[in-house]
Amino acid sequence: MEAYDELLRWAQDRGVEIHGIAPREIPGKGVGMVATKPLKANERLLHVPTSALRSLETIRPKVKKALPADTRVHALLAADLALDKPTTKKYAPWNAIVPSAADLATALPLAWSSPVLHNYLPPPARALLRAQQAKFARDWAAVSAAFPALAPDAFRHAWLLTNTRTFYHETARTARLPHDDRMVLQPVADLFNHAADGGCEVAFTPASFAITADRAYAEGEEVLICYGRHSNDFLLVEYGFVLEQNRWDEVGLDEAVLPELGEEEKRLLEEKGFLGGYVLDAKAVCYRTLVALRLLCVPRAEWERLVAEGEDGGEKVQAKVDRLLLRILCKYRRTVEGTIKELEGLEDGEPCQREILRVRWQQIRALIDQTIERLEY
Ligand SMILES: C[S@@+](CC[C@H](N)C(=O)[O-])C[C@H]1O[C@@H](n2cnc3c(N)ncnc32)[C@H](O)[C@@H]1O
Repeated sequence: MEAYDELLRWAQDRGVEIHGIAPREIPGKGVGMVATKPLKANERLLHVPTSALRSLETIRPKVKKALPADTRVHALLAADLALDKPTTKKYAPWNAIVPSAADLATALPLAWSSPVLHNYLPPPARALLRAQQAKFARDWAAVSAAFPALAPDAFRHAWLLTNTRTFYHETARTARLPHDDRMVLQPVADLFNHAADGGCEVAFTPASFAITADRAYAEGEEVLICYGRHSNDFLLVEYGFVLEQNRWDEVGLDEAVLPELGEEEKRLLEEKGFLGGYVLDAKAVCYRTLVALRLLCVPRAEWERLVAEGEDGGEKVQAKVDRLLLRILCKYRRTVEGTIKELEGLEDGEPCQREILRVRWQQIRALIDQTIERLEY
């Protein structure tokens, strides 16, 4: 962990304050932050002055000037990172500890060498990946036009580092940017891993960032923050991992529900703003799914009234909807089961990539099973 000691010294020289925590290897998560002494709730663990952030303000002028004015901050940060020459590396201690290009290419679907595996991502993850690919292609087009000698893999590495290690930060200047482009890199704060539940408080002002203990921690316990209320499909595409327990997890149901709808039903749902985006979580199916299924259970005029008045139609309609949902879920479960079987026989990609997909589909199956059990009860 010598490189990490060097990173902490370098950060402290730049005004970063670190109390009672230190980086340690965490099985299955790379490195994370661990309490080095018993910590009390509300104890300040990390304080990072804005001057120690890597942001729009720190991008070298020659990088900024070479790129079009509307280039996204994500692309600017990535270009600045990728063009950082070994001899002039201001950020050498940070560069020494971040995941390698090979590590990121293994973990993150965008960089998986076998596109066959992309077909095995659950549909919501596939949609997220398509959006990510479009952003990456746009950023790379701008950067490669300005810096033709830059290797695509070097840019992709820097782009993925930026994607997985930035924090939201709003200043007078970034407030003018689109919400998801108000990003900064925080060497040291980027060592905290993610928790779906709880996690330390992360607060910022234009002058600094602070991370504060949300509760007491025992010495040696990992200290986490929450990256956001993300489903496992989101975590997989954006960060390259899935959580075993994730209260924000959900299963996309478009693949199960849309084939049940005729063209006229789809048109009606589209007209009312309820076509697609159907999900199931650990507790229930979403309101959008119920609206779509009600259309298959009641006459059209009655359905229109229910939608207009935000009503559920009472117990009788609910019982019909439940029966229909049960049939749809049992059918979709067989599709999920088939996907898991196919994955088990597949040889494309790397074993760990096939494994994370298999685990993800098993989680989906478990959430579907929970609902089936509830509906059958
Ligand atoms: C901001 S970095 C956190 C530090 C990182 N673990 C490291 O070794 O540098 C985010 C990355 O950490 C890993 N990570 C974060 N939280 C995790 C978790 N709960 N389980 C597994 N991996 C996690 C993922 O690889 C993610 O892309």
